Amino acid sequence: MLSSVLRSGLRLPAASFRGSRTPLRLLSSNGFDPSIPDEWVEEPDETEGEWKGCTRRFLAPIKINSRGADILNNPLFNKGVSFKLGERDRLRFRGLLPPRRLNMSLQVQRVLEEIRAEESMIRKNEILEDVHDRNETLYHRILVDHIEEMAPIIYTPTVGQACKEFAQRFRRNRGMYFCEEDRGHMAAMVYNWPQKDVHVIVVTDGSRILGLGDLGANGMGIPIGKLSLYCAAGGIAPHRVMPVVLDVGTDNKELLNDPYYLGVQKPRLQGAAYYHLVDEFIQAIRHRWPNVLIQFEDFSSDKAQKLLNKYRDQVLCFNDDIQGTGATSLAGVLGGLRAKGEEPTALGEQRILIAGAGSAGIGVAQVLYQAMLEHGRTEEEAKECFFIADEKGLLGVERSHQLSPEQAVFARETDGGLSLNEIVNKYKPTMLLGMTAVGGLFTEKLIRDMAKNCERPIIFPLSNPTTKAECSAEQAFEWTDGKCIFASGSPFDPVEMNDGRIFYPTQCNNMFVFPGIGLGVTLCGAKTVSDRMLYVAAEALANYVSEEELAQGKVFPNITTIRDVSKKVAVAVIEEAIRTGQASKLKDKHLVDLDAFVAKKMYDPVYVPLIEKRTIEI
Ligand SMILES: NC(=O)C1=CN([C@@H]2O[C@H](COP(=O)(O)OP(=O)(O)OC[C@H]3O[C@@H](n4cnc5c(N)ncnc54)[C@H](O)[C@@H]3O)[C@@H](O)[C@H]2O)C=CC1
Ligand SMILES: CC(=O)C(=O)O
Ligand SMILES: [Mg+2]
Repeated sequence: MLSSVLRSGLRLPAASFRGSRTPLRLLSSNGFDPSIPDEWVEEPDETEGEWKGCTRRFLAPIKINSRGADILNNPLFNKGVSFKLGERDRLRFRGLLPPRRLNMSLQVQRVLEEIRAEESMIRKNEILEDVHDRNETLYHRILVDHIEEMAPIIYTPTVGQACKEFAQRFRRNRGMYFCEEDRGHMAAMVYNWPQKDVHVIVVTDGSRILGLGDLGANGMGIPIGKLSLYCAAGGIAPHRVMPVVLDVGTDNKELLNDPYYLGVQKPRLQGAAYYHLVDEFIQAIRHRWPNVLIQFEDFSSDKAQKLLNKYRDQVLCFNDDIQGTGATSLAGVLGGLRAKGEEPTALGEQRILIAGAGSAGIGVAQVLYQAMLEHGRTEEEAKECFFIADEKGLLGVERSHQLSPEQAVFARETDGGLSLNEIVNKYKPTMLLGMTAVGGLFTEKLIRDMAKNCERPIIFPLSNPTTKAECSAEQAFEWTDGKCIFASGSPFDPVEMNDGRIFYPTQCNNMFVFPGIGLGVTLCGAKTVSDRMLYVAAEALANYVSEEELAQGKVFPNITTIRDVSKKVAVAVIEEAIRTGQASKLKDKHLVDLDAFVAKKMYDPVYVPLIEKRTIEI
């Protein structure tokens, strides 16, 4: 139509073209001008043309089943005041929004201003989660473009407080809950979930939320936070993720007596009843979504390893605290060796003191141990490198009957029961890794002694949230006179020493691997997550760190690069799946340029035109 008008030589007013600043006047017969100035509704749209130097590709419309106000109430489709007038008409909610349209960058700006005006981290979290509940595209755009600022708000440390106050702050549903009452119904219940194509589930039973212990159903904050990172950092689309709490009760007395607590107020299920419930959940999930990835998160150690052992070869799953933390820590340790000018093979010559023998501590030990075997060490040589201690001291063989099989592997023949200080003084470890959830456990004496015995000790207090970190960045740098190689589970600011030197702590957190692992296995159609996949994920992460970063003591990349890191991790995982014949979904054309394939598949939060399905079908 437009082209035929142009061909006929008629000249349209400039205002009929998008972006023009001249209002198109439509005078009615009584002289009333019914039009509104063009610029009120036609803010230039940054989703077309350029966004931060990248040309947007053609955006195919999404056909949706709903119309009218339902769309405004659906956070997956809602664009708030960014809906264009034509779209408001087309989808039948014209008049339900204020007339002025803001483009996405103005919406982002407005939320940023609101967040930055707030002092309290939990209020910032609330503001962002309100956006999450209203408009997922905007929420994820903010995360993608401002991840360094936003990660501590939606993830550790603030997510810890968000979980503790989950019931008090509860606004609206997000995720699914399964409890004992649901036994026998789960296969039907999973069909209540409104999205038909779920790719990733993060599930917790709330028994060990970060280092905060049993938070019961309040633990839902963790799957929500992890899945936000899956979308923003791992490029999984938000309609493809599902947070889950298996509400098996709680042994937390405060919650059992809290009138506002929203979970089951009974002691935790134990024994067969517990495992049957988990099993029914897994079967129900896989009945509806046979290829879904299940990430076990924050299960107490007594259950975590057993569940992993039971399902790891049957189901596409992994345990983030055991395996994700293991892979991430391996990357950090390899980075630390590189920073010291040592080869990766030097891993097998280290003396590694791990404080904490739970899921994370043993998971890290297992992955480091496997890496040593990869580098040619024998099992005996590799085991000799480890000194693992819990609150009763160094794990020794005399306690084998009390230890899990996974812990028993690392029990020492001699010196069982030595304290951390005694181990440091006797064995002079080169690394001290903390996964105890005991804030401040690494004392000044312990760290000074580490530095006395080792020129550049690797010190990783990995417990979360910040209050549970075994030491702070400032303490570690000060007590080692800036010599240590430091990374922590929760973020710390750079440290300026009295002499003006500045040290940059980096974050050793499984967020650097789980989004990429999830992206990789779901894209290629893997049936299980293998140990080798975790190993190559660790390598990809370690290789991402540049020589310049290492020279500054940074053993992990800056979080601003996390999307690219996830892409590299995903590519490495897919290559491993191809090598072992697990990449069932990939076609030859995808193999030509795996990097480009993965990049193209990653969710990019932009507003996509919406059209009503029924309109098309008529
Ligand atoms: N940075 C990261 O990516 C990750 C960090 N973590 C953090 O690691 C911590 C531990 O997690 P899990 O292993 O799952 O918990 P867990 O409760 O299973 O393990 C804690 C371990 O610390 C030991 N412990 C307690 N007090 C101690 C003391 N005074 N001295 C030495 N050992 C002591 C316990 O006996 C237990 O073995 C949590 O704070 C968690 O947030 C966990 C996963 C990932
Ligand atoms: C980071 C994490 O998974 C944890 O602290 O449990
Ligand atoms: Mg965790």
